[in-house]
Amino acid sequence: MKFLCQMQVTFPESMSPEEVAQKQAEEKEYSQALQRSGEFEAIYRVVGKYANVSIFEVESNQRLHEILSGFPMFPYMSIETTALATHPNAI
Ligand SMILES: O=C(O)C[C@H]1C=CC(=O)O1
Repeated sequence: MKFLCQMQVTFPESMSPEEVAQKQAEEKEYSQALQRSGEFEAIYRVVGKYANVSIFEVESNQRLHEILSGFPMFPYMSIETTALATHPNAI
């Protein structure tokens, strides 16, 4: 099952630069492990925003929820998820 996820990150102003840097390092490790596993197919930065557009290939809605809620930055992200199907005109 393929999904498009749009994630917007907002850290609280009370977080120190060191705490933000720590979260970003944890996020990178978690994210890259998923990309290596094949479940996280692509991630793009949205120009001009602390946001991304990502593509996941997972076995179930439950698995996608596990992945998303496992992101170290999950408490600071707003996520919109769209289920994708093959387009009949795709070549
Ligand atoms: O857009 C971000 O920086 C947050 C984030 C979510 C997954 C990932 O690798 O980074």
